Amino acid sequence: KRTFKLKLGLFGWFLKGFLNTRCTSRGLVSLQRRAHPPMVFLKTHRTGSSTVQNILFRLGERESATFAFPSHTYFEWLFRAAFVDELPEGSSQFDLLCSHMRLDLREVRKVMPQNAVFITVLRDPIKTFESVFGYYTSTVPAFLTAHRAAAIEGKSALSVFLDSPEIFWDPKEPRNGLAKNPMSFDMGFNNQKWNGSWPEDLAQLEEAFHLVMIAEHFDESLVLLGALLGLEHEDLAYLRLNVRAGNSVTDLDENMQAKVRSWNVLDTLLYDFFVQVFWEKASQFGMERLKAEVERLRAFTEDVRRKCVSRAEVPPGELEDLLRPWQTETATIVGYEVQGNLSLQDQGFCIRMMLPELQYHSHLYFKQYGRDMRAAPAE
Ligand SMILES: Nc1ncnc2c1ncn2[C@@H]1O[C@H](COP(=O)(O)OS(=O)(=O)O)[C@@H](OP(=O)(O)O)[C@H]1O
Repeated sequence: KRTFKLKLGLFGWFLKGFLNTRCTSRGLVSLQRRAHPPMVFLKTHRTGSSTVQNILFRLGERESATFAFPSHTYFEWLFRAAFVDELPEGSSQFDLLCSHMRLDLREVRKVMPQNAVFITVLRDPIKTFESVFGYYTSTVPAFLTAHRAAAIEGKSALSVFLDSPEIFWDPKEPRNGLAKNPMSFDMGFNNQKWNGSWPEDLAQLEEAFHLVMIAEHFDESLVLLGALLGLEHEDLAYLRLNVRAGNSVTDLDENMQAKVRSWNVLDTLLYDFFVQVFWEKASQFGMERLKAEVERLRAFTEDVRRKCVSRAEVPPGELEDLLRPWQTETATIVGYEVQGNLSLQDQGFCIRMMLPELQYHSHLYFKQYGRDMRAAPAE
């Protein structure tokens, strides 16, 4: 994914031309002053984070926000302020950081303004792990070894891994970061085993984050996000991005689910804790009000989808380069086809909503720096 990000820079000019339309369907002038506080979105792995990121990319682009782009998002490393490219000329601060990173709060605070709002998203740990395993099978050594063993035995890679994960998992191998408790890993915690600092780490995280979205309550999360940032339904309308095709998903029976849960017990604690925090925030907002807002958001989003999408769940081979999501060796990621009869302005809006992460990132980077992404320093 990293290497592809760099290569994608070559498409910069192409994307610039294609997306040289306004990013709202309301016809707002693109060089609008920012109306929202600076924001950090910790992009966790396989949790629906690309969908949230797309909402923030659109918002930031519309408001001419200055993005903090970590020049290399080696997910095995804790975030460092030095990873972020320099402030572009004419900007006095970064407004948005919404990339994958392994969180180090102190380092993030060196880059982002004091008043930055912190957001992230968590997903049911069983679904997250199944998705992380299926998507990263060939890049996480522990998964790859299990995958090879399973091929010999003619079994499912995930079930072979779950039967005896410790055989495949070398905790000293840095590329195994996502192999156990991947969400805790993204949060910068010790994800390998419980230690005494966990409750304190969790409390610190709760204090730092203004909102931890929950993928299972995605629309409710968006309503709370909208209230936090003063966003309209148009800002929050979305398409589910980075979705695996049905045949790339492994069904887990109860036995396998229990094994996933026990292998990822820290993620379960993390998730359960923030689900509770989420419902506390929801009840402060008002449950009836939340329900009504969710219904309105869903109705609005449905209209936008009808207007923008001519075909959903499109296999990668049938998508043009601009709209084809990044594929991995073991997972097929489906995408969208845009309606054909749209005005130029609506086309700009709709394409942005279905634009995969890497293409959108490349477009924004080029727009901000007038050049392609810099190559990561040699490892
Ligand atoms: N709105 C919403 N609600 C719930 N779930 C959603 C949503 N949008 C995307 N998804 C699912 O999230 C998975 C992709 O997550 P990410 O985009 O975070 O993946 S990545 O780490 O950036 O590759 C991927 O999960 P799997 O399909 O199970 O792999 C998506 O289907």
